[in-house]
Amino acid sequence: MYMESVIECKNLTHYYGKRLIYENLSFSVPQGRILGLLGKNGTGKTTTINILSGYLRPRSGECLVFGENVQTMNPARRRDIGLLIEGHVQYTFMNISQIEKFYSQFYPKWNKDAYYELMEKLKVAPGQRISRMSCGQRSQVALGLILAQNPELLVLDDFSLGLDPGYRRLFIEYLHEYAKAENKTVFLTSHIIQDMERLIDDCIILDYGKILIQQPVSTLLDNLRRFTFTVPEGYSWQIADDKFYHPSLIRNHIETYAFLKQEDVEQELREMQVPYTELKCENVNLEDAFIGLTGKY
Ligand SMILES: Nc1ncnc2c1ncn2[C@@H]1O[C@H](COP(=O)(O)OP(=O)(O)OP(=O)(O)O)[C@@H](O)[C@H]1O
Repeated sequence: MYMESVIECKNLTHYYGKRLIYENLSFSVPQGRILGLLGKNGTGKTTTINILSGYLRPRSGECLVFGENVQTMNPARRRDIGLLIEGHVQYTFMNISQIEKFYSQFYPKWNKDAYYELMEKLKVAPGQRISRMSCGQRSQVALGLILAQNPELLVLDDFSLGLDPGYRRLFIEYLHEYAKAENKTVFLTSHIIQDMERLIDDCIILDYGKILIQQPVSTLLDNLRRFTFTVPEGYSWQIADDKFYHPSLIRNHIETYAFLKQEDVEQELREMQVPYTELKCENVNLEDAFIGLTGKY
């Protein structure tokens, strides 16, 4: 059985035309885990989601879902993948109950209650067409339909698009409870990293062309720290050391991130003969970690 990894991508390389997006990307997602794919604009998150949904064929490498190649997966098995592409709902001429009835025919494990529980929280009249709903309300309908589909794997691209903070929080709590209680596997992207921090077990941080890091969020936050220190006016820090991520100098203050303890940083600075004072070490949240590892721009 496939049970170890629900998703397994091996050596994915993708180009659009001649433009390389990434090379030899490999990762796996174990059953029951919630994994967030984080990356700046244009690093290839949607591309990865399209590959692992079977919509896009990578230039090379393969992607297995439930142990089967997604490109050749049979449609009955594909029903176990719940896919949300940027809050998109089709058939917007239908209302909430019409669309529920429509989709229920395609999915044998359909769970109408999961859908209506979420819909009850939407402030819309039962007969209102989806085309007349706000963008955030439509996203909620799309999310509700995916929960009702009751798939083993949920793939959510930019799931928070258009949702206000209240609905986002509601959805995150709802999804977290649901995924853990039902042992679902979730692969998602969002630019709202505070949401990710509340929801995900593991993260992949994608940089242009490659994966920077894949690890449990708790491991990342236990080990990555922000360091700030003061240097003499006019001092310029040339570091030839890849232990320090994105050092930035503003006036005479340096800020950098490293997977090191304070004493190790002190030793590194002494070895590099940096005339530092006022070294400060801080723990970070996921947003700081993301910015620290990928840089501010
Ligand atoms: N169909 C396409 N043809 C050509 N280039 C494309 C196509 N789709 C995406 N790209 C390019 O590939 C790169 C990765 O795009 P992708 O949409 O996967 O990024 P993303 O990480 O999801 O970005 P964002 O955070 O902005 O949603 C971008 O530079 C984009 O311009």
